[in-house]
Amino acid sequence: MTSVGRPVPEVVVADDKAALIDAAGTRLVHTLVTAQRERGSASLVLTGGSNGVAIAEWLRDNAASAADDPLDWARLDLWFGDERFVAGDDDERNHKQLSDALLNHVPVDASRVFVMAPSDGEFGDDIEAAAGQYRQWLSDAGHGAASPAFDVHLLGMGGEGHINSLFPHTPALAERDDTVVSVHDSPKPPPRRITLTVPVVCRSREVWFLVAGEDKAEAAAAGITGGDAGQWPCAAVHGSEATVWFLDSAAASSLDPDAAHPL
Ligand SMILES: O=C1O[C@H](COP(=O)(O)O)[C@@H](O)[C@H](O)[C@H]1O
Repeated sequence: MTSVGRPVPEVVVADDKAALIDAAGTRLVHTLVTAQRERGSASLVLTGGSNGVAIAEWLRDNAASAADDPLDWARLDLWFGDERFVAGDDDERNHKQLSDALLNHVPVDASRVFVMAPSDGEFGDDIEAAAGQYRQWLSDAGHGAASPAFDVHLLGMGGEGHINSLFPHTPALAERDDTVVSVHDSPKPPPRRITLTVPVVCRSREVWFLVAGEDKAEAAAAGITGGDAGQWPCAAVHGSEATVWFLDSAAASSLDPDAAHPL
């Protein structure tokens, strides 16, 4: 732990993306099973993007055999780090992609899956009302705080360092009071999104980055070494107990070799 309460990041380097997902998936099941044993239930924030979908598929295929105790899907709260504000059946929806990859295949308790409303949902095209519902759910689950202390918050990352829908030099990234905000002009399409904010991510016990590819190496190095948080959103967040970077060797290529622990 550093002097400002930010854990020193743990860096795990795998040969390739498949090994990265296997390492993160195995550890994720152990972490969630341990949380269920110690606290009765577990909470996980899912992420979209290539690696978010890949680990969801891994959980679908391997969660039953990855730990001595099975993961109890019915005692798992599932949240989303961000969502694209488009129609519910749009392929761009993180919820649709993660349902296809995981949620439609395992016995989750639907009342414990917290989905950000789509643009044709109960609030129609009112993105602020959709964000407001999520803000309320986070508060309800926060036991007096504005949001829960998630057991694990998964994060994918863009090549410019964005996480969730928090992009460099944007008001959403700078937000420190609100828990959920709408984004109207995302640099990466689609433009309208809903996202958890930095303080919510940082209340998580553990924050895990899943990053593959050489195009993300510079951002990964900036995040791990504490780069400017306005320019590199990944550098703005950490867990309260642990921050873990799962990288493939290409994404680790800009790191000092001493900072990385090969699998
Ligand atoms: O737009 C988004 O991108 C990030 C990273 O996606 P990737 O495809 O480059 O891995 C993702 O984590 C986020 O949820 C998503 O909305």
